[in-house]
Amino acid sequence: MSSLFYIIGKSSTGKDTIYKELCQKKELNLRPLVMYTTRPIRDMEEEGREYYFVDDVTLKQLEQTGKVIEKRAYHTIYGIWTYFTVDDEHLDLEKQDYLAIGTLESYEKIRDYYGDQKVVPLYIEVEDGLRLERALERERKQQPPKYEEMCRRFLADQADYSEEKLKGAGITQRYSNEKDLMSCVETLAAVIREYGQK
Ligand SMILES: Nc1ncnc2c1ncn2[C@@H]1O[C@H](COP(=O)(O)OP(=O)(O)OP(=O)(O)O)[C@@H](O)[C@H]1O
Repeated sequence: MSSLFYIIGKSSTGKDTIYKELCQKKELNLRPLVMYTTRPIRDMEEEGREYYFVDDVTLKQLEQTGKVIEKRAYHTIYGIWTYFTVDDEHLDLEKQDYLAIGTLESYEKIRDYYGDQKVVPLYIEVEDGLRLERALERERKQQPPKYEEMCRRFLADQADYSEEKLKGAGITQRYSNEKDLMSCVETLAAVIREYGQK
């Protein structure tokens, strides 16, 4: 049975990094489910790799065609950034495993859309102090660094991923990315292989 493996976790827990590593493991045969966003592209990002970067007009057009499965808007200091998943026919969950990154809220919507037999949450966790250090280190490399937005996200995460919300979403399994990246990646790869044998 094929699955959609859905990576979630607070900001700077390593979701993007883990996603790229898992995609590179050819034997896992995971196809990326690329979400859409209206936020500006960051240095080092590529159109269609991390996200499809679109404007608000395109989002509205997609919504009018009924193709938006879930969307989430963030009120940032730069304006509203919307992240959303589109039923754009790249997705055939009968034949193929997929890997995606999203939020707890988008996970619940996608799980409700495709069913909990099909959607497997991979919740990544890093201790807050270490996570903030990693976020700051990453932000310093951006031109220009957006420290206010980084802080806003850090605080918003505490509410978005409260213990109550995790419980409500049925998240029971947690995967730590506090130590070396590859041990976390290997743990997740083992989980994915196990599902492939079901
Ligand atoms: N195991 C690890 N050890 C040290 N640094 C790590 C580890 N995993 C990821 N990082 C670093 O932490 C930073 C945050 O990682 P990444 O951008 O992948 O997080 P993210 O969860 O996708 O963040 P966001 O949700 O904010 O986009 C990056 O600079 C990345 O290189």
